[in-house]
Amino acid sequence: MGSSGAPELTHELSNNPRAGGRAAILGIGTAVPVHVYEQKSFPDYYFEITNSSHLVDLKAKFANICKKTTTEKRHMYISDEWLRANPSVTAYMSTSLNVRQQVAEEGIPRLGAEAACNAIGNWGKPASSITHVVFATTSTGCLPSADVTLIKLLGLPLSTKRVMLYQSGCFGGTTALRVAKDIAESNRDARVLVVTSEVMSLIIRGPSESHVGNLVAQAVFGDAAGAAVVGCCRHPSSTGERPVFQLVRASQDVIPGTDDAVVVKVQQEGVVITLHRDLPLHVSNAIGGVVESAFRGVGTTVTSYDEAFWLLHAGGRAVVDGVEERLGLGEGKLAVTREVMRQYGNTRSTTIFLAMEEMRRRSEERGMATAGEGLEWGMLMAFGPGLTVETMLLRAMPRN
Ligand SMILES: CC(=O)CC(=O)SCCNC(=O)CCNC(=O)[C@H](O)C(C)(C)COP(=O)(O)OP(=O)(O)OC[C@H]1O[C@@H](n2cnc3c(N)ncnc32)[C@H](O)[C@@H]1OP(=O)(O)O
Repeated sequence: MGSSGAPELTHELSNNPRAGGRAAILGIGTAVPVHVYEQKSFPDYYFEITNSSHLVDLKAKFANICKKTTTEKRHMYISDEWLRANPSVTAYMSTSLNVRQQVAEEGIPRLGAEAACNAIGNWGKPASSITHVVFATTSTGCLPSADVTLIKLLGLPLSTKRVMLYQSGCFGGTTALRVAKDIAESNRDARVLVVTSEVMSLIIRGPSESHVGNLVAQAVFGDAAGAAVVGCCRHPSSTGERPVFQLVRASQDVIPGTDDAVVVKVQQEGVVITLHRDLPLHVSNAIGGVVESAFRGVGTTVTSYDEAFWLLHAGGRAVVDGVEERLGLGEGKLAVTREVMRQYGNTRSTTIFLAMEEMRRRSEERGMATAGEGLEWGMLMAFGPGLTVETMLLRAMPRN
């Protein structure tokens, strides 16, 4: 109490704590596990390891699906040795949640921490300046949560404020960026570490002739972690930070009538995924309206979608083809997404970080004016169960 008897105002009450300005990505990092599975030889490997080589027609179908993905390799946290040691995992349906969960529990924070270190290194400031963590994964749901393990691995203070997004879906990376934007724009000097991390151990399983939707999942998903440091940076020259992409506007929509397009069930047999044949069609039918409203009323200079850069979730080749066609995008506008799909497959919530990093790398290599292929405005988009479409309108900052 002050001498007048009135309560003294704390710093937080007496000053507007709002950060002012717009949140931006100040550093990006990714990490992939060491085990690499070549897509070309994966059908032989997968049918052998699952004791299913006698299912000749199904194997041929799987080989065709693998080829059509356009993916060349996928990284996985799980090794050949582990798969061979755990037949309950390589069966189509066998009680195996515990053994799968053990790997996820260890792997998710560890891979996430590697990506986080890379993002912090790229940001160029000490880890101790991180004030908040937002962690998304589609791969597990254990407690104490993966973000607690992550802050310990990174040596961050135990008072770091955390948000954990479990089973967040393939759009979880975009959700995490949206949450980070809101935190950064509401808290002066906040520096928010966003992390996504995905590990296949919960979803890999043998083939079944009656469940081709599972077979598609076995052909597309891979593991990787992504991270970004987000903060409002009104005077970058004084802090020495380099904003890459401003996070201008976020949106999230559910496409009506698409509940069964991606179905994910946590069962004693692990996480069972069913992808519906019509998923790419649902996304492409909805995408025009979503993108139009995401650009509307912001005052961008974009008069044609080819004047923007595009960072699309690498969900599957047919999804990317459908979006490209419906939006009438010119050749090469989704080249970065296609490259991510080629090199890593669908790494769920992480694909957008791999895409942002790849686009920044290419833009730098080519001496372009911004990390967005030299352009100012761009659209980050991810999809997932719901079907949910989440977007983030980006403004690429000039490189100096
Ligand atoms: C919403 C999100 O995007 C969120 C996510 O990340 S979840 C994952 C999203 N990704 C997907 O669902 C994959 C999308 N699909 C694709 O990219 C492509 O369909 C694919 C690469 C899998 C196959 O390519 P394609 O050009 O469709 O090949 P195509 O020769 O027509 O089909 C191969 C076979 O697979 C079958 N098939 C393809 N997708 C199927 C599915 N989801 N369920 C059952 N069967 C399927 C086809 O019917 C076809 O069967 P036949 O051999 O008996 O004719």
